[in-house]
Amino acid sequence: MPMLSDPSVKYSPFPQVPLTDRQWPTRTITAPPRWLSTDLRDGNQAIVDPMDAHKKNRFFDLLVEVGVKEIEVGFPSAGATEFDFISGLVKSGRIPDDVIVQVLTQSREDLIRTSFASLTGARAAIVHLYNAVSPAWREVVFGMTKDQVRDIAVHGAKVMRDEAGKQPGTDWHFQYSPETFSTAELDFSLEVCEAVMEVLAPTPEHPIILNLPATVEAATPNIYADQVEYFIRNLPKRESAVISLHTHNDRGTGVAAAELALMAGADRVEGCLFGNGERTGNCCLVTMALNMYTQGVDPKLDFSDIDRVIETVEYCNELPVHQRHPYGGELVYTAFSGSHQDAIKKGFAANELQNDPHWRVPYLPIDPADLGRSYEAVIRVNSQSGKGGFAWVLEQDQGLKLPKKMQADFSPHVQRMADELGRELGAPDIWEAFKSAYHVQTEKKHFQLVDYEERRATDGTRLLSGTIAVQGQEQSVSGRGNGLISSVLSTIEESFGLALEIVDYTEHALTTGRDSRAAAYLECRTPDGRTIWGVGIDEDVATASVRAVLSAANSAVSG
Ligand SMILES: CC(=O)SCCNC(=O)CCNC(=O)[C@H](O)C(C)(C)COP(=O)(O)OP(=O)(O)OC[C@H]1O[C@@H](n2cnc3c(N)ncnc32)[C@H](O)[C@@H]1OP(=O)(O)O
Ligand SMILES: CC(C)C(=O)C(=O)O
Repeated sequence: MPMLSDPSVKYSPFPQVPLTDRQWPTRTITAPPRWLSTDLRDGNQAIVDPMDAHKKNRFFDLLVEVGVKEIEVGFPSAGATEFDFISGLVKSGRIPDDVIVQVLTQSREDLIRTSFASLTGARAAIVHLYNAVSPAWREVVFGMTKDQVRDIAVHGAKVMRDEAGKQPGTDWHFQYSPETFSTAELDFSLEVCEAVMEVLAPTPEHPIILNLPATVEAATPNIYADQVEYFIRNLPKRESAVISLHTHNDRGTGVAAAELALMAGADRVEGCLFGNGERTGNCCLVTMALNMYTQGVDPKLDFSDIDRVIETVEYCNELPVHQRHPYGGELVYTAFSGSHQDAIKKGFAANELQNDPHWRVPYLPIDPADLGRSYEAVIRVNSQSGKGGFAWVLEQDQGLKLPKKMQADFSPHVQRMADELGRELGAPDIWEAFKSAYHVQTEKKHFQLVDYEERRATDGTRLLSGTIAVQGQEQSVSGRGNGLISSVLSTIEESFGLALEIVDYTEHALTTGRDSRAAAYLECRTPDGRTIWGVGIDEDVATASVRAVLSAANSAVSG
C-alpha cells in the first residue's frame, strides 16, 4: 500500500502565521512588480542538458525583447560553461543600459570570488548570495546551530562587500536569499537578513534585495502571503530593502503564492517563462504578467508574439510548453465542446456589433489576438461539438454564414461524420460533408444546371429557359414566375413534376480573402411535408439563387 490510510503519521499540517490583522486580502495588484527572470539560472539548473552559450545568448536576447530588465544569467562558480558565458556576455557590450544582470552564489568564499571575477568590467550587476535557514536544512544539510547558519550568511556578505570594493568601476547591487524561507521560522529569517543588512549597510537610495524563496512550496498561498507580510512588517529599515519573491510550484500554486505575496507588499518577482525551474518549476512569469494584463494592468512585459516566445523557450530548454499551459498552450483558446462553441461564437458576433472595446467573449479570459494568436483555432470540431462549432469553421474557412435553422439541418451530417471517423474534423472534412449534404460543387447529383437565361415578360412575370442535365442527360427546360426563384421552382415543377414551396431565403456575399462570390440559402417544404435546404454559391448572386433551388431539388429527390 504505497499511500497511507492515515497520512498524518507521516505529514503534518503547515502551521498558521501569527498575524491577526493581515492587510493583504483586501489589497489588489494595480502596478507591475520589478520582474527578474531566472530562466538562465534556476531554469537552467533544472533541465536535462543545461544550455550552452549559444542557447543562453538566444534566451537572453528573448528576455530583453520581452522587456525583462533584471536577468539572472547563471551560477558562475558552477563551471567553465557558466563562467565563460557570463564573462563573455559582460564583455560583449550586449547588455542594454536599462538591463542589469544577476549571478547566484553559495555563501562560500571561493565561490563568491569566482562570481565577482565573472562580472569584471560590468557597468552594473547584482550579486545574489544564498544559504538555507530552515530547520531541516540547518540540521540535515549543514549540521549547524542557528548561530552558525547565521554566520554563513554574515561571512558571505563580508566577502561580497570586500570583493565589490576591489572593483569600484561597477555599480554593485547585493541580493540575499534566506533560502527555504517558506519553511523557516520567520523570526530567524528576519534575524539573518538583519545581520546581512548590517554588513552591507543598504540605504533607501542603494537598497539591498531581500529575496524570500518558497524554495519548496509547502502550504497554501495565503500562508506565503502571511509570511511575506509578517516579514515586511517586522523588518527594521524596510525602506532600505527591495522585497523580492521567488516561488516554486510544488503544490501547483506558485503563481497564486506570488500574486498574494505581492499584495502583501513585495516589490519584485523572480520566475521563469512558462514556469521552468527546479522540480515543478518556478512562478511562471508569462502567467503572472498576463493575469495582470487581464485585470487591466500593464505588466510591462510584452507577449504580443507568444508563439515566437514559446518557440525559443522550447528550443533552449528542450522542454515542451504544455498544451494547456495558461495563455501559451496550444489548446488554451480552443473549444471543442458544443455549448462553449456556441457561447464563443455569440461572443465574437456581439463584440463585432458593439462599439465597446471591453472584452466580453464567454470562456475566453483574454483576446487571443493580443498575443498574436489567430481566431482560426479557437473553435475546433469533434464528436463533442455543436452547431456553433461547424458553423464557425465554415464561416472562417469558406465564408459561409449558415442560417440558424440550416445549422440544425446540417448538424446530423457533421455528427455522423465525427462519430464514424472518431477524430477531430478539420475544415476540409466539414466542407466535404457540407458539399455532399447539399450537392454543392459536385458532378454526382441528380439535377445539374448547365445554363439558363431569364427575361421579363410584358406582363411583368419572369420567364426562365435553360438546360438542366438530369442524371447526365441534358434537357431543355422553361418556366414562369413572379421572380427569379419562383420561375426556377415552376420550371422544376413543370419539367420534372417536383413541387417545392419556399419557406425562407437568405443570401450574402462571401467574406473570405478576395472572394467576390455570393451564397444563397433556401428553405423549402416538399408536398409530403419534409423541410429541405438548398445552397447555391456563385460569382453571380442571381445564379447562386438558381443553384440553391436546384440544390434543394436534389435533396428532395435524394430523400
Ligand atoms: C535553491 C537553489 O536552487 S540554490 C542554487 C542551486 N544551484 C546549483 O547548485 C547549481 C550550481 N552548483 C554547482 O555547480 C555546484 O553545486 C558547485 C560547483 C557550486 C559547488 O559544488 P560542490 O563544491 O561540490 O558543493 P555542493 O554544491 O555539493 O555543496 C555541498 C557543500 O556546500 C555547502 N553548501 C550548500 N549550500 C550552501 C550555501 N548556500 N552556502 C554555503 N554553503 C553551502 C553544503 O553544506 C556542503 O558542505 P559540506 O561539503 O561541508 O557538507
Ligand atoms: C537561491 C534561491 C533563490 C532559490 O533558487 C530557491 O530558494 O528556490
